[in-house]
Amino acid sequence: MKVVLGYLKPYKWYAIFALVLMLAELAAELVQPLIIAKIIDDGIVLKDFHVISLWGCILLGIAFIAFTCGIINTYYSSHAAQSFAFDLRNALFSKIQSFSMATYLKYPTSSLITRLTNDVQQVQSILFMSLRIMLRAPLSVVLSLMMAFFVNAKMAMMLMIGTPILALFLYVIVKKGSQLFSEVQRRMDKLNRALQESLQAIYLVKAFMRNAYEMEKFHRVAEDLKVDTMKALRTMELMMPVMTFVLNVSLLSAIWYGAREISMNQAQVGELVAVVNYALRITGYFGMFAFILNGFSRAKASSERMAEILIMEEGLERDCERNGKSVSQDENDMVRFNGVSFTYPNTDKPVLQNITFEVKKGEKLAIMGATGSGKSTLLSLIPRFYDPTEGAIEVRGKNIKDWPLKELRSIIGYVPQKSLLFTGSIEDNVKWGRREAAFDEVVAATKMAQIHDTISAFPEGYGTMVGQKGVNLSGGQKQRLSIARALIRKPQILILDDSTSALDVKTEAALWEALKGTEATMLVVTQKIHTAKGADRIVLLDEGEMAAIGTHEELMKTSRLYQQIVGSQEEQVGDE
Ligand SMILES: Nc1ncnc2c1ncn2[C@@H]1O[C@H](COP(=O)(O)OP(=O)(O)OP(=O)(O)O)[C@@H](O)[C@H]1O
Repeated sequence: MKVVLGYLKPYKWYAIFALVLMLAELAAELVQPLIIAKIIDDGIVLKDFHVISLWGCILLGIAFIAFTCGIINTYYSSHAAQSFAFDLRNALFSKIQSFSMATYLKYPTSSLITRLTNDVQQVQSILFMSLRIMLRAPLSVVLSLMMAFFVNAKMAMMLMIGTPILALFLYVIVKKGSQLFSEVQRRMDKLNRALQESLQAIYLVKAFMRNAYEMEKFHRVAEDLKVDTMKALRTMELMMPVMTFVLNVSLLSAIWYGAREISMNQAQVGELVAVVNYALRITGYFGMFAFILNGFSRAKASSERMAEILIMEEGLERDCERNGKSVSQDENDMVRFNGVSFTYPNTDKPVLQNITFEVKKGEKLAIMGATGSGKSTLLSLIPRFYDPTEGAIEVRGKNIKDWPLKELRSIIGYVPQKSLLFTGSIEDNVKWGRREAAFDEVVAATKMAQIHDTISAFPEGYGTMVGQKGVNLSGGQKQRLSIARALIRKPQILILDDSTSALDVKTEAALWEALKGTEATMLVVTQKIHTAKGADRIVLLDEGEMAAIGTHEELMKTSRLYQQIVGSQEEQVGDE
């Protein structure tokens, strides 16, 4: 909780002011029974109307003060709690952005979303409650007890008989509650994951008529969440009856004792009324206390989940920026792999083994191989999504580990295998590659990516909204838009991970022709022989190893695997 509460620091004065107001409100409330006792003993019993009206007016004034303090307190408490949650959410988001891919893979997306939304919400609401009522409850209990002692110490003693049992009971229950609520938050992660997957795959669900299956899956996770939440709440709700019982026994003891004292003329009726009044307040506040402890257990569990993210080492992303040295310009070897092997974190089987090749400046290198042979993995090592387990990669003659990460990534245009668009206009999506690009540059990039004519044909042209709930572009259109997004960066190294798979032959040919106009060095994963033929050289991967490298003609002579691939694709063309 300490890590998370650190984010309250900038708002500490708001919080302190809210607490002071709360204390004033509390003090005003606590003197009220004293005044009522005075009205009874000196006014009603002695039939002094002047005392009744004077103290009645004072009582009214104090009630007004309590009311005003309460309202101002709400204003400051909500300001502190909302600003705290705003900063916390931003800090979590920024931390997640700084994760290396290896760290990112450890956490399911749904769990990160729950932490940023529901977990923040839990802590924020308990903070608001703390500033508004939480501290008020224990303070009220203590102060009410003190006031009761002040009125009549012996009667007040009787109120305290159950205190040790209650304290022990509350300690145990909060500890248990926090564990149970951690489980509830994990269930919430699972519910979010099920929801996210099902909604993302809505076409599949409909096509396969799996609605009932998905419903059942969702029902199961929702049921687990319900059961665990009930378990946690039931444990916490045990608090109320136990507390009420202990407090009622204490109250009865005080009344019994007070009545005896009055009958022996050792106490006044007003004193008993005041003590009972304080005792009733204590009971009420204990009820509130139970409610707050419930929220506290929940917030504790959520804080721990958030702290886990906040204290995470930033790893790769931060390290390179720190170690980054200036880069020597060796213009000829744009990219070089030197004996590179790679194993994904949390797995033991190497995905790439001893890969060595270089790509000259301006060269277009095709990478081919069966599915799962490691093509995407090889490309992902160049922008340092991961670091090789063995060997080194150089860009422009310098180990990429010695490049400042930002500088390295700024010269790379990366088009992933799966095209992703963001919610916004087509123009926004292309400019996502370089925010400061002018509209002319957007058009130049889309022309080169062979998508300008398609965009112009849309009624709203570049202003057409795409993304989650916008126009749904075709697979090939999305791929070309993703390519335009990479091209607008004017990259020195262009990485295309099977990014033209959905294009027809004519459009693809036009794209390659246009790309000749860039000076970019290209690494292109492809499954198509006619794309590979257009490359200067081809790297052929086979189960993570480099099976061959050379031009199409060379591989046709030297590589049996390449001949087989060519043969199988020619057969397909023949069949068609
Ligand atoms: N994040 C990951 N964690 C563990 N293993 C992974 C991960 N991503 C990929 N792999 C494994 O690495 C191997 C190579 O995957 P990769 O995606 O690089 O192949 P590919 O040649 O690009 O395949 P495709 O042509 O189907 O896209 C596969 O066996 C895959 O299961």
